[in-house]
Amino acid sequence: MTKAVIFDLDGTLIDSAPDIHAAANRVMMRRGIASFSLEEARSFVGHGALVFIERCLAARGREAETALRDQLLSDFLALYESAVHLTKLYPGVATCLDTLTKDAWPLAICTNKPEGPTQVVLSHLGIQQQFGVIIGGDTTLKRKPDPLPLLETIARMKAAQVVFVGDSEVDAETAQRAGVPFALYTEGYRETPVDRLHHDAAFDDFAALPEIIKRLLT
Ligand SMILES: O=C(O)COP(=O)(O)O
Ligand SMILES: [Mg+2]
Repeated sequence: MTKAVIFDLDGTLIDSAPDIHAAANRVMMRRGIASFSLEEARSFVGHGALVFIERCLAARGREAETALRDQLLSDFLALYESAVHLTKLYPGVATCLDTLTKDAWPLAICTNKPEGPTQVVLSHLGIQQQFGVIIGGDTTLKRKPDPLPLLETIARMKAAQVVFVGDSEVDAETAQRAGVPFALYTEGYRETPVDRLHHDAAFDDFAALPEIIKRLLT
């Protein structure tokens, strides 16, 4: 019976908000829209690129402008694959992934980031080969918190039992709706207090994750 580990990406394995922020401000500036702070941009991440742009526009009171939204989205997506230079792995991630791989856990990614930029940033950080399956926000017909992308990840891994590791409200809901145990990384982009968010385990240091996975997958 195959047991596997599935990771969210933004705010879980990588701190990508600085790149998303910089790319967003470049496209906003071109259209004469006032720029965003890093904290604002980070708070808009989680539901994929379209919702990110919609949230930017809503923050400027321009959510009704759908043609502008479409232009901004297409400008943003054009920059997204090269937006990797400010992105870093969270502390302990590389060692943790090596440990899990050494322990023969199959690993996968289930993110709302589009698949193209996901592949590019994983390869830029040298960890792409660790993941047998990579599902992005545009890989299936739905995005998290719909359970479909997580269930598709599980199906492609042919896994009987998995743990999902994520940082956000979206991930907690996705895990719950898919009926999958959830490990919450508390140092990502979450806004809800930890005790108000569904989780089976919580951790703030990746050194703790291999033991948590063993416990949740017995
Ligand atoms: O790109 C996003 O909006 C969120 O990506 P995540 O699912 O990896 O957190
Ligand atoms: Mg995330």
